[in-house]
Amino acid sequence: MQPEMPNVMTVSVSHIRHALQESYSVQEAANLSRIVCCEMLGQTAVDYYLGKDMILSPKEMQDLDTILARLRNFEPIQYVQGTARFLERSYHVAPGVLIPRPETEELVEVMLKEVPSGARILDIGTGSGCIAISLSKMLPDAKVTAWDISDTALRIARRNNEALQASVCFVQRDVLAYVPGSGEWYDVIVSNPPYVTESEKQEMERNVLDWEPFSALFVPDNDPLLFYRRIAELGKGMLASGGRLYFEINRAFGEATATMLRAQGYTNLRVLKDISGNDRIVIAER
Ligand SMILES: C[S@@+](CC[C@H](N)C(=O)[O-])C[C@H]1O[C@@H](n2cnc3c(N)ncnc32)[C@H](O)[C@@H]1O
Repeated sequence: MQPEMPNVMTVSVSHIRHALQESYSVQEAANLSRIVCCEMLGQTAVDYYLGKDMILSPKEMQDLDTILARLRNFEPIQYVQGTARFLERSYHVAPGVLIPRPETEELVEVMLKEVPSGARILDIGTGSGCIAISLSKMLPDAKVTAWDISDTALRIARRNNEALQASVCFVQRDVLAYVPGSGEWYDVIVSNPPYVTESEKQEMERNVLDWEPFSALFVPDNDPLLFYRRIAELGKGMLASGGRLYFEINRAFGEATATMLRAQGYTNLRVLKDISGNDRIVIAER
C-alpha cells in the first residue's frame, strides 16, 4: 500500500491533452502536452509515453492551470516556458522579443563557415541576441556589437549575454535614423530585420500575430526592402574593404534584394535557399 500523501492531486496526461485540443489540432496538442509534462512538470519521457498519471502539489496544480490557460489563449509555448533553443543554447524570451527561428540558425551556420574568428561584427536588430551571442561564443576572437531599437529586446539580449557568458556589446539604436560617426568599422554586418509585409498578415498563425512584437516583424507593403536598403547604405560607410553583409530575407524578395545591393555597388552577390527550398539568405561583398 502506498503511504498517504496529503495535499497532492493526480493528473492524467490525457486530461492535459484534451484541455489543449479545445484550441489546437490533435498533433499540436500532443506535442504541447509532452512539453508541459516532461519539460515543465518534470515527468519522465518513459512515464509520459506510458500514460502514467502525475502526482502534483497544490502549487504545481496551480502552475498547470496557468500554463493551460496561457496556451489556450494561443501564447507561444516559448513565452510560457520563458526559453527558446537556438543552436544548442537556451535563450530567455518573453513577450516583446521575437522568438528565434530555425531559418536564423541556418544564417548563423553559413556565417560560421565563412567569417574569420577575429572579425568585427555588427548585428542589426538583435532581438533576443541569438545571432550576436552565437557568433560571440563560436568565434571567440570576434568583436561583436549589436543594435536594437527596442528597450525590451535589449534588456532580454543583455540578460542572455550574461547568462551565456558571451561578450557582445549592446547599443540602443534606430538603424533607420542613425548617422554613422567616423572610425566605426566592421568586417561583417548581419541582420534579420523586420521583413514580413503587411499583406502577409492574413497568412500568419494566431500565436505569432497575437503575441510577437509587430515592430520586429512587419514592413510596409510599398517598401519591403526598407531595412536592407538602409543597412546597405550604412555598410558603404561602415564596412571595411572586402567586408560582407549577411541578410536573412523574406523568401519573396531574394532577387529584388540582390538587385538593390548590386545597384548600390556591392559585388559577389549570393542568394541562398533555406532547408525548405525558399530564398532566405543574401550575402554581398563591399
Ligand atoms: C525579425 S526581429 C530579429 C530578432 C533577432 N535578430 C532574431 O533573429 O531572432 C527584428 C528586430 O529588429 C528590431 N528593429 C525593428 N526596427 C528597428 C530599427 N529601426 N532599428 C533597430 N532595430 C530595429 C526589432 O526590435 C527586432 O528585435
